[in-house]
Amino acid sequence: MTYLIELKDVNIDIKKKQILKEVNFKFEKGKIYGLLGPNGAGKTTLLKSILGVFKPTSGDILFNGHNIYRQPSMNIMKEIGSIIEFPGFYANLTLSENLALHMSYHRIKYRQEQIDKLLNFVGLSKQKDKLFSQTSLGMKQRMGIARSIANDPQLLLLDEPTNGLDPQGIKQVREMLIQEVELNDRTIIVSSHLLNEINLIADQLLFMNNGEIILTTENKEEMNLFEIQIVQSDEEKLEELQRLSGIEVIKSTPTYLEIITAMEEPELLGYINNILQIREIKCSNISLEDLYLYLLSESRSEEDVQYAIS
Ligand SMILES: Nc1ncnc2c1ncn2[C@@H]1O[C@H](COP(=O)(O)OP(=O)(O)OP(=O)(O)O)[C@@H](O)[C@H]1O
Repeated sequence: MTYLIELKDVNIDIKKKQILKEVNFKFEKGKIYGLLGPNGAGKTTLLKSILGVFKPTSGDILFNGHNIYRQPSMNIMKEIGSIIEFPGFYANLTLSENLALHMSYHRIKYRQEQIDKLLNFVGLSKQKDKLFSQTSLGMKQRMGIARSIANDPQLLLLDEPTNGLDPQGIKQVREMLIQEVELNDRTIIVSSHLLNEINLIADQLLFMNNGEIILTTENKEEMNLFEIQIVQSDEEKLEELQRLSGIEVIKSTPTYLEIITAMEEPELLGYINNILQIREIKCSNISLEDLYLYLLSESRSEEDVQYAIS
């Protein structure tokens, strides 16, 4: 299977500081991915690395199988629309003129009808002749979305696109993004601090902290947390366990494991009984929100959420 985007062992250092650490992930076409994490987790840096702004210090980023830094191509960049940091527009041009300028600048052939259609899609038809400087924050965000899809890209990278919007605006953006995937088969990677908001649209969630993806999950409601006492194990076996899909090892010592999964106990045991000898297993439900807080909790040392044997 060719993935739209593949991140392979991506590390990014900026000014001698490690900002992204060993990031590995494959993004499929036609899905919405939610990137979650606190301030400074590395979400924007991850989006910028896919956009071609931050070259990995080591590792590779592939777009449709092409390495975007080793085989750079304008054609790849044309396939990516983005809102990263505040979208810049010309204050003294109207919304319609701003989009026309964007199209010309990117050598996109267009007719006024297309601009009208874009403005209509983001709910700005009535404001099309307003100067950009005279629009509200919500309107500016919508203009960002209009511009990001103007060149009909395969991939949208959106950094907190609902920042500053009221609840109605947030709902509208949500609906627009779902429509973009359903009607135009785009892939969207959207970052946010807000689990509940992103949970409403994302097919898959990526939790980040300290430059690492600490958990990925498709399940959008409750997960099972397994606390497992094991007969003394070794690093190799635990690595094998971590490679199983649908299982996240969130804590491990040679005799104890914590695993998060959507699987029920018999299914999980079917996988891990082949690898480890279990003494005792306990299961409890955990909401994604509690899991997120648990992983980010300052009371837990970073080593606790590392995947290696301590
Ligand atoms: N150009 C840069 N120069 C130096 N440090 C940077 C630069 N860009 C990002 N960083 C640092 O990288 C880390 C990750 O920042 P990033 O913006 O990716 O986090 P984030 O998860 O998007 O945070 P937020 O939710 O606050 O937007 C932070 O510690 C930040 O200070």
